[in-house]
Amino acid sequence: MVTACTLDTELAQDAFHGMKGATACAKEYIAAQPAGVWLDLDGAVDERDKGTPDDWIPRHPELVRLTGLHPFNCEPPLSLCMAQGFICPPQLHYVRNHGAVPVKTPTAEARQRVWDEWRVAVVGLVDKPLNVSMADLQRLPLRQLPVLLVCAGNRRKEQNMVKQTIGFSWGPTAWATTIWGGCRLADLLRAAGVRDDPEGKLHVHFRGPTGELPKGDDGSYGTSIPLHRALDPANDVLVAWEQNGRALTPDHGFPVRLIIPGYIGGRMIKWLAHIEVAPAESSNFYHFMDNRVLPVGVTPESATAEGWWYKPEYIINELNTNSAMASPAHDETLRVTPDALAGETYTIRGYAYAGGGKKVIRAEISLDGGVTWEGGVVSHPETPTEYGRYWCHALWSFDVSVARLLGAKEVCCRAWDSHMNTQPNHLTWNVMGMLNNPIFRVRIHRAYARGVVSELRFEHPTMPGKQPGGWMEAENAAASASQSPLVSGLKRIASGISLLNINATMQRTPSAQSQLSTRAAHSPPTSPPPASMNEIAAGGVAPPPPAAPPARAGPITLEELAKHTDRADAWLAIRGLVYHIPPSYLKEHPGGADSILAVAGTDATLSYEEVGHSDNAEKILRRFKIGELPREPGLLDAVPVMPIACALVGAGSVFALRVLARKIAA
Ligand code: HEM
Repeated sequence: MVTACTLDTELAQDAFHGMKGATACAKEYIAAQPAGVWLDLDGAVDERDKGTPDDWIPRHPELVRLTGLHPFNCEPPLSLCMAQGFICPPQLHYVRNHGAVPVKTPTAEARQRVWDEWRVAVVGLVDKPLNVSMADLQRLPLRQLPVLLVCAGNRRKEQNMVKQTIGFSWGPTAWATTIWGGCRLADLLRAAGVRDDPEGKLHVHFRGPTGELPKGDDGSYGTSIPLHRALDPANDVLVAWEQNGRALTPDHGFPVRLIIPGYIGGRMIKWLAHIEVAPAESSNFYHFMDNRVLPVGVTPESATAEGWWYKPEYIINELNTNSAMASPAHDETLRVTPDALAGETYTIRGYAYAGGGKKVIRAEISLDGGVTWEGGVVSHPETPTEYGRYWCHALWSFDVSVARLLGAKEVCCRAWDSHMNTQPNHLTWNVMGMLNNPIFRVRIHRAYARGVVSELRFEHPTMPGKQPGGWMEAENAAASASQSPLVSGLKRIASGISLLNINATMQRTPSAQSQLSTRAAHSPPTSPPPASMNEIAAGGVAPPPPAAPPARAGPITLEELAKHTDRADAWLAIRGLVYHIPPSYLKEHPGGADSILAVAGTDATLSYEEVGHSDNAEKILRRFKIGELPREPGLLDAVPVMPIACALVGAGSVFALRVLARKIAA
């Protein structure tokens, strides 16, 4: 069974207050943990995971699933996450998996075997290459730290409401702070005799198991960071085997993973198998083709064709400053009584974070759409590290009189970090929908009784995944009819201004030359990417050459569709049309072959739409069309046309004969 999450907010807070140094805090917190809040690794498997490659992993039923049946990507509802207190139980921590969990440990024996046999290679520009066991790692000094992990796609659903990106719809809870324990990567590299890097040019590469994923040379998920970042003790880069004082769970990288505090989650390699010190940055497929913020106007096709993935300035590593509101929750209501006008207050609450160890120094509220702002109270349950770094999220609150809420259309929040970065008033769309951090706007609706306001209802911008609701969805519908100023404006910016348009406009204006220097920063590279990068590009987001399957004459029945479930002959139906997905594309599919095979032979409309596939996916799909499902019988089909026609003709004939007989008789 998955045990209930009973973490005590006060306990989480108390354990962190008045302690010296985050490591001491973490140890204290772990020691004070009540029993029974951990994921039971031998518990029941959720029905939704049955038949997928992950059907051995117990998962919390309340996690919101974002990518259909498989692979597993999820976040908890924001209110549930906040209710846990500062430290999240691992079973409610968001999960980002690109494929099946590659290290299968369905039983205690399997877990023990993997633990005993797991090795991490430490190779490359080191004097003593190592192949370390978990026991070897545990001989290095243990460091336990509370660290916030955030998926770079946090709040992406808002971007997808403006225009579908190539990413699925994260809501505002793709983050969690837990306590990670392991050794410093620097200690491990020193044990391997890492060479000096006086010019700061070396990199450390990391990857998980090979053959795990559909893309890239070896099917591994990998990345790299500069060596100096890894060696600086202030950065606290960890090789971690503990989360909240226990072994990692399968979804979070059992037996060992990388933790890079202050970075986006996508660089923190799970199921860590290989570390290599090298003269250049990683060429792993996922290092280049993921985790970028490309300029507005770059499409999935142009990103690959024009080499945008390889321009170093668009890589994302450190988190940007962000915040969102948890109270009022989406659809929360507030009864308005006469006391409201006599000074009743409501406490608005939320979270905020900044990247790279920076401190969140302000959280602000606006009741006039982001024109004027007022400061709230920020609390930091963590104490900074001995190097003054803040690795966790902050909590904030703001007491507002209900009377003021009565007069407002929306309430917005934003945070500031210690480098004076804050959040923009409006969203800027990017093709991967990453690092979305505009001010978080909650709309306020009024209900009236006898002509006066009786209730306020709060509406968040979006709900995660395919969950309906949120004012952006409503505005999105209105934007199609060009009635919504905000979303339709953002849509125009996201869709209308391509880089080509910008170039063309500039060439027509007198000041074009002076503006060209600005454009240069956004222009694609003039020389083609290096050969190895072209190879990466060949497996990229761009579709493979079309494999036109033979079209079928006549409708394809559900019975016939159900026969085609094999990898070699996988069919599925989406919105009434039937597609044959060739093995070559199954291999290429960014969500992995298993996600398609799990629904092969069925009407896969829901699974396909749940992921929120982009226009590019639609284009690829069209190439594979082989026919249609039988048309649902319509109204006309349901009416028995022939009998009615016969009856009408018959009745008409009888009437005509009677008229004729009457005429003859007269
Ligand atoms: C019906 C079941 C399907 C499921 C459950 C599914 C699942 C997924 C998932 C989870 C991703 C995100 C990968 C990641 O970022 O980790 C993805 C991306 C993608 N999928 Fe699928 N997929 C399905 C069918 C298809 C089909 C039939 C096609 C085209 C023939 C397709 C084309 C794509 C493309 C192009 C992407 C990249 C992102 C985008 O452009 O939308 N998928 N899919």
